[in-house]
Amino acid sequence: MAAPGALLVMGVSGSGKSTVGALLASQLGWKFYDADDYHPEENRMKMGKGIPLNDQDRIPWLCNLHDILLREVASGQHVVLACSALKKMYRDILIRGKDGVPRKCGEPGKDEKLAEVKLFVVHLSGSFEVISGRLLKRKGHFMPPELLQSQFDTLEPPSAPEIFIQINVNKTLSEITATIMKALK
Ligand SMILES: Nc1ncnc2c1ncn2[C@@H]1O[C@H](COP(=O)(O)OP(=O)(O)O)[C@@H](O)[C@H]1O
Ligand SMILES: O=C(O)[C@H](O)[C@@H](O)[C@H](O)[C@H](O)COP(=O)(O)O
Repeated sequence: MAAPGALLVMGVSGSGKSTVGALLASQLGWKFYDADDYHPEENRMKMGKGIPLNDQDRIPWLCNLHDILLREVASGQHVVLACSALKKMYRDILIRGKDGVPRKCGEPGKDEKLAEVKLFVVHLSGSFEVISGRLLKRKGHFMPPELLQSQFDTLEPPSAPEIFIQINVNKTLSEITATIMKALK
């Protein structure tokens, strides 16, 4: 396939988004964004206390990420974004902004002619057992493993007409990145 403007690596917490996303971006020579770095302090504190985020918490965060993607893609920059993007609606916001209207989320009415982001989705999927095992071993991260069940409950795996591939997290990192590189050709 022709290279998309942006490649989203999505999945529940601990599925490997940050690890795979960073590796892939360096292999492709694309810019890497980790959506975790863009959570407002309130969201981090909420998750840190073991409370799952809701739509209201996530929408402004996703809008900000949409604006970043649009700006990068409009300037010709290819981007890898690691982001949970658990629901179809969240991925739609990354592509089109909040109301499905191709404009800047924070500035209604401005830049209305901007195109939507062409997004290729990589879903890292795996069993609760494998992923919780990895989260329990991961150190120094604000996301508590207890929130994993709510992530699975919220997850809406991508489906047509979304442009996506799904890869099992049981594969090695090099198998995962090789599969993605092949899909991009
Ligand atoms: N394919 C893989 N095989 C083995 N370990 C992995 C794999 N992908 C990620 N990990 C490990 O699992 C943990 C969670 O990965 P991470 O990238 O932080 O996930 P996420 O960003 O989705 O929360 C990390 O300790 C990482 O090193
Ligand atoms: O939408 C959400 O609930 C959060 O984005 C969540 O899915 C994300 O996973 C956290 O930011 C923790 O970060 P890790 O995914 O790196 O564990």
